[in-house]
Amino acid sequence: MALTFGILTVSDRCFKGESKDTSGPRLEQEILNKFPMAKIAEKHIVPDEVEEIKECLKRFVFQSYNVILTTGGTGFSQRDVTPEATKQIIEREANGLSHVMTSKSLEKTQYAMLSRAVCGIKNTTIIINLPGSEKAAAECFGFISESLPHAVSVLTGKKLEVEKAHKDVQRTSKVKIDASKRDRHSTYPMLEVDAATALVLNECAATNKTEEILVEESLYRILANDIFAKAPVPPFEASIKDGYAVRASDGLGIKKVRYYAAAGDTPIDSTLKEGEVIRISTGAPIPLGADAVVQVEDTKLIKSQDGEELEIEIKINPKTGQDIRKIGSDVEKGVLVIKRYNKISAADVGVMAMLGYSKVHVFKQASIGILSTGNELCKAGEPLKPGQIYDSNKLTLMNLLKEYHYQATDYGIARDNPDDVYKSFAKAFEKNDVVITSGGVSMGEFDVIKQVLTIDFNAIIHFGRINMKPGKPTTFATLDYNDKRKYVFALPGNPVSSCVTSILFVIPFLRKIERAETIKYPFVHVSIPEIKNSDARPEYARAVVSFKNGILSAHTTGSQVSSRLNSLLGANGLIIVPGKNLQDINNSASQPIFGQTTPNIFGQYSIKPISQTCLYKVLLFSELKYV
Ligand SMILES: Nc1nc2c(c(=O)[nH]1)N[C@H]1C(S)=C(S)[C@@H](COP(=O)(O)OP(=O)(O)OC[C@H]3O[C@@H](n4cnc5c(N)ncnc54)[C@H](O)[C@@H]3O)O[C@H]1N2
Ligand code: MOO
Ligand SMILES: [Mg+2]
Repeated sequence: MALTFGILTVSDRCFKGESKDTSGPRLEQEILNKFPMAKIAEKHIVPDEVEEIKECLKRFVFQSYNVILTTGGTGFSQRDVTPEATKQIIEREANGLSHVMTSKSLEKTQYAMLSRAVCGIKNTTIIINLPGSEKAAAECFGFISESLPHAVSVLTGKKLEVEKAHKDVQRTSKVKIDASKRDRHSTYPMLEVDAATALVLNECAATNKTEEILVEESLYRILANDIFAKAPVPPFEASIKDGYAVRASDGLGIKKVRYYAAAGDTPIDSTLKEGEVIRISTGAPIPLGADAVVQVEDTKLIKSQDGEELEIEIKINPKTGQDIRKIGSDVEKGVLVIKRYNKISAADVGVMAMLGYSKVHVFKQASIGILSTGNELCKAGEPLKPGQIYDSNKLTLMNLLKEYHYQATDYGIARDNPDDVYKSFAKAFEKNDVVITSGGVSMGEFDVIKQVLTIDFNAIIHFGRINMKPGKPTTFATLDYNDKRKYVFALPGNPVSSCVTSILFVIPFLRKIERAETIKYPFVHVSIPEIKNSDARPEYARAVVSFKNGILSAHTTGSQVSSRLNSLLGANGLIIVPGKNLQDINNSASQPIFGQTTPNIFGQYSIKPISQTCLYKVLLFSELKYV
C-alpha cells in the first residue's frame, strides 16, 4: 500500500523566514527512505499558533492523508502549543506511539521526558507530533515508522493487508540457534570463481520484458526496439549560413533585399523573383525560388533605410545548392538509426529527441532489494553504542549498483536472529526479483542466512563457498516465492568481500537478466613486482591500473584485509594473485624476468634477481587511468 503523508512544520522562526526549515525536508527524506512508494502529498509551515496549526491539520485530514507528521512545538516553552492544537483535532488518542517515541528517546537523552508529543486519530488519518529538532524528529519517526502500514490498513479497513501484516509480524523461523550443534566445517563445496560465475549466469533467465519510459529518463537503459527515422532530418531545406537566399542563376551584382527569414519562421509561400535576395539566418527554411545561400561575408551593403537593408551586392558567384542543407541529408526518412540492445548514451537520447521520439521501449531491469544483517550495525548518522559499527555495506552496494545503472530498494538491517532474517527476506521477496544481503554467511552460530533460506524458504543453495580472497563464503541461492522465481546473493559481511563479489557475480547477473547478454570485464596483463599471497585462495587485490608512456602498470591499494573498505578507494582493477601453493610452484619453475649474472662463492654463475617481476592478469572493472 502506498501511504500518503502530510508534513507540518510548526515554528515561528521558520514561518517568518528567520531560520531554514530542515526538519520538514529531513522527514520527507526519511519517509521516502523507509517507504519508497509513499507520496508526500503536502508540506506546510505554520507559526506556533493553536488556530493556525488546527486549520492546517483539518485541511490535511479533509484530504484523507494517511499520516500527518508535525514537527516542532512539543516542548515546555510558552509558545509550544502543537500538542494542544492536535488534541483539539483528534477523536481518539494513540498513546502507544508517543510512548514508544519517549521511551526509545530516553535511551539517548534524559530530556526526552520533557516531550509532550501527542499522537491520535481523526477519521482515517493518524496525526503524529514529532520534536522540532531535525535529528530528534528523524529518530522518533524511525522508532514508530515500522508500525504505520499496518496501522493505516486497520484504520482504512483493508482486510487483506491487515491479515498480511499480522502474518508478517507473527512470522517465526523454523531455524533454531544451537551453538553446540553447528557444523564445525562448511558443508558447501568450494567452487572456483569461473565455475561460480558460469553457474550464476546459467541460472539466470533473461526476462525479456520491456517497458515504455520517457526518452529523457532512458540514459543507460537497454533499448528494446530498433529506432527508425519517422521523418527526414532536416524536415525542410535549411540554410547552413547567415546570409542571403539567392537564385544562383542571378549571379553577381546588386540585388534588392526583400524580407527577412529567421530560424523558426514559417516558410514564405511567395516565390523569389529575379534580382531579389532574402536575408536568411542559419537553420531557417529556404524560401521558394531560392537555390543557394550566400554568406554575409561575401556581400556588401549598398543601401539601407531605418535600420533595414534595401540593397546588397553579391561579390562571389553563387553555385546552385551552395550552403543549403537538403531534406533528409542528416537522416533519411525510414532508415534504422539506433539498434535494439544498444545501451542508451547521451547522444542516443539526443538523436531520439531529434527524431521526435518522446517515449522509448527499454528492457525491464530486475527489481532489487538489499539488506544488511548484523547485531553490531548502526545506521549512519545515529550515535554508535559500544560494540557497534556503522553499516557501510548497504550504502556501498546500493551505490555500486548505481554506478552500473541499477537501482535497489533498501530493506534495512536484519538482526542476527532467524526470525528477523526470515521477516526481512519475506518482505524483500514480496516486491523484488533479486535480493542481496551482506553478512551472516560464514561459520558463526549467528550466521543463519543459509539456514533460513533453505529451511524457511526451501531455497536451493547453488554455492556457499568460493575459492577466492576476499569473498570465500559468498552464497547464491534461488527459490520460488508466491510462484515467482527469486534470486539471492548472500554476500559475506566483510565490506571489501561484499563489494568485490558484487562486481564479479551480481553485476554480470543483473546485466544478463536485463539484456540477455552479460558484461564481460576486460582483462589486461601487467608486469609488476611480485605480490606475496599468504593465503591458499587466489587473491583479487584491489589495484590502480594505469597507462603511462605506452606501458601498462598497476599497484595495489595498500593492505588488502577484507575489512579495509578504503582499499577500494581509487581502485579500477583487481590483480589476480595466485594462491600461495600455486605461487610456490610457479616460483620454483619460473625465471625472473630481469636479472644479472654474478659469480657465486663457488665461482659458478647463478641468476641474482634485481627485482622479481611477474606477469599478472588484471580484471578491469572501471576505466583505465591515463597518466
Ligand atoms: N570459522 C570461520 N570464520 C570465518 C570464516 C571461515 O571460513 N571460518 N570466513 C571468514 C571470511 S573469509 C569472511 S569474508 C567472513 C564473512 O562473514 P559473514 O558473512 O558471516 O559476515 P559477518 O560475520 O556477519 O560479518 C563479518 C565482518 O563484517 C562486518 N560487517 C558485517 N556487515 C557489515 C556492514 N553492513 N557494514 C560494515 N561492516 C559489516 C562485521 O562487523 C564483521 O566484522 O567470515 C570470516 N569468518
Ligand atoms: O573471504 Mo573473506 O571475504 O577473506 O574476508
Ligand atoms: Mg559471520
